[in-house]
Amino acid sequence: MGAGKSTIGRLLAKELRLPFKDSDKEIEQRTGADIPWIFDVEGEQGFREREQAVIAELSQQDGLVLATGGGAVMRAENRQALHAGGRVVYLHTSVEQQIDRTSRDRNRPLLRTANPAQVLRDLMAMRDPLYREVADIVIETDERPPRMVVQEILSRLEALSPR
Ligand SMILES: Nc1ncnc2c1ncn2[C@@H]1O[C@H](COP(=O)(O)OP(=O)(O)O)[C@@H](O)[C@H]1O
Ligand SMILES: O=C(O)C1=C[C@@H](OP(=O)(O)O)[C@@H](O)[C@H](O)C1
Ligand SMILES: [Mg+2]
Repeated sequence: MGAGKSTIGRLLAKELRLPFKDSDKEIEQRTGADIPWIFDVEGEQGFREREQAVIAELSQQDGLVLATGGGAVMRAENRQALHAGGRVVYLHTSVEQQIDRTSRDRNRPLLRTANPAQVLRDLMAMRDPLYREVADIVIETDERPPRMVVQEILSRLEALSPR
């Protein structure tokens, strides 16, 4: 959360002249409800089922940039679908930057707690090894504006040998 997946995914898609999809936005469009509302009504489990279905579908489509939510990596099915579907970029961000970048909006239900910094630290400890497992490329986003991150992704993608 706050790594810049939604922001950078959109910019990257523009550079690559490809369509952009964001699994959170896709879930919101399909349900007509926002993410916090889905968490309230269906619980995190319900949200995760919807997320898995969207990722399974979109990761099979050719020629698009897909941003997932930060928790998608927790399910092995999602990791497999993403790995099989294309190149995976992990936008690495320090917890300090995550705190800063997520402090302004309230649309992340997991951070609507008394101590969001502790939640982000705990999630990072659990998730970082999984992001690294699934990623073809790891990009550092701290102290780098989105446009610079996009340029680095483009050059790192070019340097990858074809699968
Ligand atoms: N590299 C960056 N440097 C500074 N701010 C950023 C960067 N990437 C994203 N942001 C800002 O952080 C906030 C969260 O970004 P977002 O794209 O929603 O992250 P994610 O989808 O990974 O949760 C947004 O306000 C965005 O403008
Ligand atoms: O990390 C997570 O578990 C989540 C991240 C969110 O997306 P972003 O990573 O785009 O903020 C969104 O999918 C949901 O609030 C859960
Ligand atoms: Mg996002």
